[in-house]
Amino acid sequence: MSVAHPIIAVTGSSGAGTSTVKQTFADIFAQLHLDAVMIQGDSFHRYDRQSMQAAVEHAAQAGWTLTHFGPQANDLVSLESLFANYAASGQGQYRHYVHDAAEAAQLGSPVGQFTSWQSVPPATDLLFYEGLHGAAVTDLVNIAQFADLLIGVAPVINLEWVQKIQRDCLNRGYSQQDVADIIEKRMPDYIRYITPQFSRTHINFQRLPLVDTANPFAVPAIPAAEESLCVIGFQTPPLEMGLYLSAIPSARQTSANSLVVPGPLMAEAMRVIIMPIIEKMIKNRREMS
Ligand SMILES: Nc1ncnc2c1ncn2[C@@H]1O[C@H](COP(=O)(O)OP(=O)(O)OP(=O)(O)O)[C@@H](O)[C@H]1O
Ligand SMILES: O=C(CO)[C@H](O)[C@H](O)COP(=O)(O)O
Repeated sequence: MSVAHPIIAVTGSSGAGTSTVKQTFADIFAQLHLDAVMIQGDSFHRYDRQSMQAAVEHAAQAGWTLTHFGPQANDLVSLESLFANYAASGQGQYRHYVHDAAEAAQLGSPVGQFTSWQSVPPATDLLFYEGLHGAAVTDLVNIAQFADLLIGVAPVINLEWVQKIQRDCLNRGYSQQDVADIIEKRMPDYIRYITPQFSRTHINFQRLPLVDTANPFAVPAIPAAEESLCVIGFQTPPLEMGLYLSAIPSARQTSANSLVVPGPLMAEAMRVIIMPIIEKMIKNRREMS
């Protein structure tokens, strides 16, 4: 944690919606005139797409399963170094991973490969991370300890799978069977490395569908915002609960530390809850400099 160089990490599984949530944060940063360095978690994969395929086959021959959810397929030491260096000095190294043709055109590297490493620009106000391991703790690393605000994005699992299936098939060129195989292979690492993070996050946003997703492999489209609710869970009951209930239309408290909002208001609820936290972060930062 760092008053001088704060870090916000949004963590979630593949398809959960962390890239989508990034836009809500970008809007908040723009409204507050903050210069944030945006870090994409997938850029800390250890292998590009082709090398990953070879590494997966190699692991299978040796009798174990390598997946993007586990530490063996990610350079979590470099991710921890980025967080540690940024917290200490506002500096660090980052890059991007190119998932599809649109990103290839934008970033200038081929699909399935990384861009070159680059330095965090000087004098940013904060670091924003979105990806798989923002609150990860393993035998070798403790990434969670460096984040000042940890947000979990964790739709109920059927919805998460629907989102992954639709996105991977429509945007990333995979077949439905490819995606089903990946989901199945990743399950042990999902339980071991992804879900424990949601007990370290300060606030979790859990979208749940109001339409039938019982067989996620047969759902033709991602349920719309209007067809969902969002449960917002706080690590500890927030003093501001009353304020949230009055500021977010139709918000309803469901326990001491959770409330539920209509799906279309998920981004608005994030803004209401998170903007004051960021404002306080920045005020503290400015007061110390
Ligand atoms: N709140 C939401 N309402 C409707 N659709 C959503 C919502 N959040 C995400 N989606 C959709 O789900 C799909 C996956 O979302 P997104 O790309 O943000 O996931 P991700 O967590 O960044 O995945 P990955 O880490 O694999 O890149 C996208 O098609 C996105 O449009
Ligand atoms: O887990 C993922 C995202 O969090 C992706 O599956 C991983 O990044 C590999 O991407 P691609 O299939 O586009 O090479």
